[in-house]
Amino acid sequence: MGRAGILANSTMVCAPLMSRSVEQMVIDMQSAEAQGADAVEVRLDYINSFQPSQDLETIIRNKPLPVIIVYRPRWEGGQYEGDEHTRLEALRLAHELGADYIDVELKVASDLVREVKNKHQTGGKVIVSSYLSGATPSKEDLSHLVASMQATKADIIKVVSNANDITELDRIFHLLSHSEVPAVAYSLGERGLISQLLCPKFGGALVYGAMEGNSIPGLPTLDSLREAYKVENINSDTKVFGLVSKPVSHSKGPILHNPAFRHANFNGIYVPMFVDDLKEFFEVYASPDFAGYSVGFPYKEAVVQFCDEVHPLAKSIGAVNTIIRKPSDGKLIGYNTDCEGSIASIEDALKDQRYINGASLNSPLAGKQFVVVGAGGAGRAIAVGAKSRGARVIIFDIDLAPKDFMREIVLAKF
Ligand SMILES: O=C1C[C@@](O)(C(=O)O)C[C@@H](O)[C@@H]1O
Repeated sequence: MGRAGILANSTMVCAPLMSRSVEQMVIDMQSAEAQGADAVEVRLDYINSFQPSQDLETIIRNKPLPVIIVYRPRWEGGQYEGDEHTRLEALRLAHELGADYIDVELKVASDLVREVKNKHQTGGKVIVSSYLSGATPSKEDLSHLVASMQATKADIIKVVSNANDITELDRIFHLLSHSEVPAVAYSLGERGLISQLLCPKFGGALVYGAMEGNSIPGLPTLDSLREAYKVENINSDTKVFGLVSKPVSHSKGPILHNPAFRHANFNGIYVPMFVDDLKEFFEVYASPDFAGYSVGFPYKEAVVQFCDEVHPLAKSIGAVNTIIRKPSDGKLIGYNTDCEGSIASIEDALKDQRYINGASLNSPLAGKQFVVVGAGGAGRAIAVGAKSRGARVIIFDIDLAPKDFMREIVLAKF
């Protein structure tokens, strides 16, 4: 269920609904509430044979939550193909009937916003939106766009882009934290995900979450926003931690680390970060807000050069999977936890074999033949750990160039 108690932020979690009939829309609004939405976005352009006066009346009468009415035309990425007059009339009517918000595209906004505000004092608000077909514009271009949106007298402005790179999202965070009116801004796609998850940190008015069984490409689910990330707890002081990887969506990290932060009463969030270029990434996200990272495939070795200091074990392995930003000076310190983490769990699983012929050995791995398949960042760490426990290590890989850490390790090519 939605939110209760003292809230850390004023961001609403909103479920976009693309139901095909008004009856289904009413059912979906109820489900969205049950799944933790604070508001629903009703996409009129998806409803078959939409009858404005009758259908809007039904939707607004049955809404269990604040409702945002959207009637998106083809020219802005929606489904509506009819004439503009009919479309705008439906939005006017929605406002008049008491919709909490109507969402109007920037290109047609100025007259409509003025008109509905002068005509009906319903308390309903107007969102002026702009869908950018490509990447996120520069900070300057975005601020011009924001200025033109604010000039329409919108109550809320909304900008959506398609990020080609995670570093673009920094401009979205800048927009959210500098806008003079409440703003919604995010980027779609896997590279855009953190713009949605971190929106409450930067003061965004809405974050969108897809309902169960209704997955929308590039949107987190309502369940993940509420259960894994608990976005209602995020505020401007929340420290951001992320998994730097490519791809990244496979990781169980968010469902492991976020509950652990909460358990320790730590104000942090752990998010997947789809990174294409390590150098640019570390240059752009250099503020103390970005407090640390896990590093996954394929960057565990390449990331070493971006650390200001590297722990001796990580150095000897040649791979870093954990980075902490030192609060005192912002320096990035690289560690390798794959080595001890994996070896300790293997030892734990073998612990009954610690006693061979009554003799106690330091590690159940001592003297064992230990086979590692793959000499990437994780493989290296495990090989070094097994060797340190006295195992006889053999590494198989398709591409084996002997490296320092491999001394005394048998190498074999597939
Ligand atoms: O190997 C793994 C798994 C991981 O890459 C992940 O996908 O969550 C995170 C890394 O820190 C860790 O070393």
